[in-house]
Amino acid sequence: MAAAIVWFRNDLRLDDNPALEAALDAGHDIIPVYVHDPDGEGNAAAGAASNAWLARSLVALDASLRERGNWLRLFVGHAGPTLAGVAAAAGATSVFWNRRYEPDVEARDAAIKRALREDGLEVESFNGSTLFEPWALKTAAGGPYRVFTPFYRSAMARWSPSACGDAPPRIPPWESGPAGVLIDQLRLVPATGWDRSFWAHWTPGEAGARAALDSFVEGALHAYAQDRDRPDRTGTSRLSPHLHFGEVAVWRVVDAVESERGRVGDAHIDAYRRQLVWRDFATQLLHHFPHTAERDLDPRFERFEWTRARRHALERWRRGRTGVPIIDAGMRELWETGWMHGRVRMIVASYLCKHMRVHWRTGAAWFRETLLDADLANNTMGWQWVAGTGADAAPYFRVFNPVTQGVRFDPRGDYVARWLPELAALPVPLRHAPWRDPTQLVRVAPGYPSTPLVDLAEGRDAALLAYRRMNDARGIHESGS
Ligand SMILES: Cc1cc2nc3c(=O)[nH]c(=O)nc-3n(C[C@H](O)[C@H](O)[C@H](O)COP(=O)(O)OP(=O)(O)OC[C@H]3O[C@@H](n4cnc5c(N)ncnc54)[C@H](O)[C@@H]3O)c2cc1C
Repeated sequence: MAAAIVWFRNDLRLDDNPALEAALDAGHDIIPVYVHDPDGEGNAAAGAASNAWLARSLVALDASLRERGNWLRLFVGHAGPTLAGVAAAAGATSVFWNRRYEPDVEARDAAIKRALREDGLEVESFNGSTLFEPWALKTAAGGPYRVFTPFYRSAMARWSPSACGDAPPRIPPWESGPAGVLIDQLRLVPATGWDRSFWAHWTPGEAGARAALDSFVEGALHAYAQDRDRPDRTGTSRLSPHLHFGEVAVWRVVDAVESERGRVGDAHIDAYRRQLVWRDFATQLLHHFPHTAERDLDPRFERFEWTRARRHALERWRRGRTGVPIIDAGMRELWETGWMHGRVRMIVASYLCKHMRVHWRTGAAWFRETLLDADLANNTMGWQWVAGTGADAAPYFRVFNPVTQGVRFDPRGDYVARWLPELAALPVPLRHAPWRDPTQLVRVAPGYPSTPLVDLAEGRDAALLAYRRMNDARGIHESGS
């Protein structure tokens, strides 16, 4: 009997796990390993909130393995030498893993694969996380897509998600080799206890992911197309952290959703499938345009006059004290739960990049630190989309008005009242613009800012002026060269 290391990464599940399946199919005993290697993951390393999720997900994975007669070995250090060391000490002949596509991780993994093969090990990697790997869909010219709609069409033309496969009841263990360290030694949990309030809202791990999927399919899926933009309702799947950590395979999500097509109707199923394809699009973009994690995809914006974020102002945005209720509600939802509704992500990002004219990188960094689902590809695409600097982006001159957005997507102000209870006593028409009646605002919520951090009309005008100057500068530059 031979042993294989199955290196778990962002695929923290036993069902539908191609690397695990391949190792079992080859008849190996299994050494499940997780290596905490933030340095090796570069700009894709998890932020504080995601690390807190990761700790719980690893514990859940270990428990599932133990139910099947095995256990998870944890290590801290550089992944390559760690895996080589474990393989040598345990006498393993193979190492299997599922691929990640963040550029820094891809580079590290390619080097690890080469080195382990040079050591004489069999090394295989698989697709465990996307419907289409970043190189699977190409434009007619053979290049990557920069625009979503043709990418989506191409995905639909080749739509054939993988079949699902449950893990076997027993995963044969391999006893020898290092036992690894205890979960606390990974130091993943914030020392301040900031994450404590998250867990009333989330259950990390494969069972939690399954429960979230079941509840979505039974509930919100039935109105997804109309409710997905409504932060005042549970209108979306809330699967994003589970998908980011691979606690459920995306093709199992597709399977569960598609199986309801007859009952739920095409509009909802198709709208949901489209969002899952956006996820693949983001992965594809980052893979082919790796610089976009730091720099604008649209190079014109290298000349844009972003303002230097003042600490005080930035802190008011981060902590939900801008005086614009929909923004503050979103930022407080994020701080309390580690998640923010997608529509509200767009509104808070727009306010930062346009009204405050702060570079999207600053906002993306805060999201990376505070989102449980922080994902380099989705986060980068989301911020660049809103900022107007990215692929297929909302043009910069389209500036979201947070009051109009609030009234449209949170018509009774319930979302605002939930996250800003101090404003709940205001009548509905004032909940999205409390500064319109300062007397009432002071009486009801004396501690809430009496005016917006940046006046909406002035901020918009200044943003548009900066945009025009960027374009004019380009004109001068181009005619002068
Ligand atoms: C500024 C900004 C930053 C963002 N940062 C992240 C991030 O770090 N991690 C993240 O997972 N998503 C991010 N998103 C995308 C989106 O907001 C979330 O995926 C979504 O809100 C998660 O909620 P859900 O699971 O209920 O979504 P649902 O509506 O139920 O969608 C199902 C799944 O599809 C995927 N998806 C949905 N919308 C998008 C999208 N626009 N782009 C890519 N994938 C999508 C997600 O995996 C999601 O779980 C960001 C969006 C913006 C505007």
